[in-house]
Amino acid sequence: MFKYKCLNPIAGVGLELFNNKYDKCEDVNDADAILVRSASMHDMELPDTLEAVARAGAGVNNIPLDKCADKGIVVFNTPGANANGVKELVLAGLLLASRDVVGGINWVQSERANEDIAKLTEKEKKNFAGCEIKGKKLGIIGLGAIGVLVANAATHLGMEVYGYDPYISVDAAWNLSRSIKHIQAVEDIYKECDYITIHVPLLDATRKMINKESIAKMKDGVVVLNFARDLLVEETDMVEALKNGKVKRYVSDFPNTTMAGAKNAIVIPHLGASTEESEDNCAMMAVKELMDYMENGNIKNSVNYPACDMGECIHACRIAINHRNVKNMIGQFASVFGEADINIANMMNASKGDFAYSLFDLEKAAPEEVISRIKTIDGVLKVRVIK
Ligand SMILES: NC(=O)c1ccc[n+]([C@@H]2O[C@H](COP(=O)([O-])OP(=O)(O)OC[C@H]3O[C@@H](n4cnc5c(N)ncnc54)[C@H](O)[C@@H]3O)[C@@H](O)[C@H]2O)c1
Ligand SMILES: O=C(O)[C@H](O)COP(=O)(O)O
Repeated sequence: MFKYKCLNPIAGVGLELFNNKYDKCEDVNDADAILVRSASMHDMELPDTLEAVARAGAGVNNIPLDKCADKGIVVFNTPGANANGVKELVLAGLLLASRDVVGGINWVQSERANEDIAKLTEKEKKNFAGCEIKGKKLGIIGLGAIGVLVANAATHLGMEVYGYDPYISVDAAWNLSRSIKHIQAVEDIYKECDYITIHVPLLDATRKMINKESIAKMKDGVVVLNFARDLLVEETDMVEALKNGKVKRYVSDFPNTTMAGAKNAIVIPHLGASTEESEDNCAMMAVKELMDYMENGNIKNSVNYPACDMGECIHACRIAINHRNVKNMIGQFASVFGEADINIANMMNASKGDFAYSLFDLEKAAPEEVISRIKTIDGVLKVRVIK
């Protein structure tokens, strides 16, 4: 029996995929697996019994990835599962930044008791007039699951789209419309574009990438959209740029005390992935990833361990070993099995950065002393008998 703990509400259609081998628990210390959305796990004590964390969503900056990897805890996310939800809200953001719909609606509310509202409207509407996005230049920084969808949709709205992503995946490149201009230096996005939208993960390398210096390189009256993470932007610099008009509008999906009341900021309460469809997609993908890991030891879409998939075990026994990516680990595991007179029927090893993962299918069951010996090998972080 496996126990899972939800740190955030997770869509029922996902949780219903758990079969009768799984039980929900309330205490994280009882959990074999955790499901999470944006709850911060950085200050959490992670129990030694925890095997996996599944982020029902894309961003994993709320999870201590290295600390988890060090404890042999595999962290999954759900790439692309909420991308369409975000894309649609980015399109709304482009329009909200161009037409003062929010100001107009607020004005209508303030005049709702006025009997002359219809007549007054025709006089006052000039205060909320805007511009069209057709023909404008849109720069996209980060062409992953979301960036590609935004790029393609924006071309259909008549925008001239510039895309920048030095690490673009082959899949993303295949999906990108041919009309998107491939930009090699992010400065060209800053220099050329009327609208700039960021779709990169929050990493040390991307933190505060939009700041006084980058804003100074942008066109006067540029619109900046941030549906990725607030910490990608030095927001005190952005507040200043909004005040002096360098940036016309900043659309952000991340309210905080700096930006919530800032002039010319349009701040949305982190609604990018808050659609029925995205929540369902993320929950289902996260649960499937967890079940395949718990039941078969297979890893798909992990952000701190390598992909590794041997399907279902058809042999007597399967052992999963999370370990450091150092030399001679496989040799040591094989010696332990050999000395116990156990033949390896199938095996797979893969690495990601400092961490590695090995699956061994054995022709006979490994006794407890074999498992104990493997656990004592220097560099081994976790050992599980899957079958
Ligand atoms: N507002 C929301 O509700 C919401 C929802 C989903 C994701 N997000 C955020 O959006 C981010 C992107 O999501 P995604 O699903 O498109 O992720 P993704 O991993 O598919 O794409 C990220 C892309 O950024 C690129 N990249 C990395 N560093 C870069 C850099 N320095 N310059 C340019 N490109 C760079 C990568 O190569 C990748 O193609 C997530 O990490 C998350 O923080 C927010
Ligand atoms: O990174 C993500 O997937 C988004 O920011 C969505 O976060 P949420 O699941 O808390 O809505």
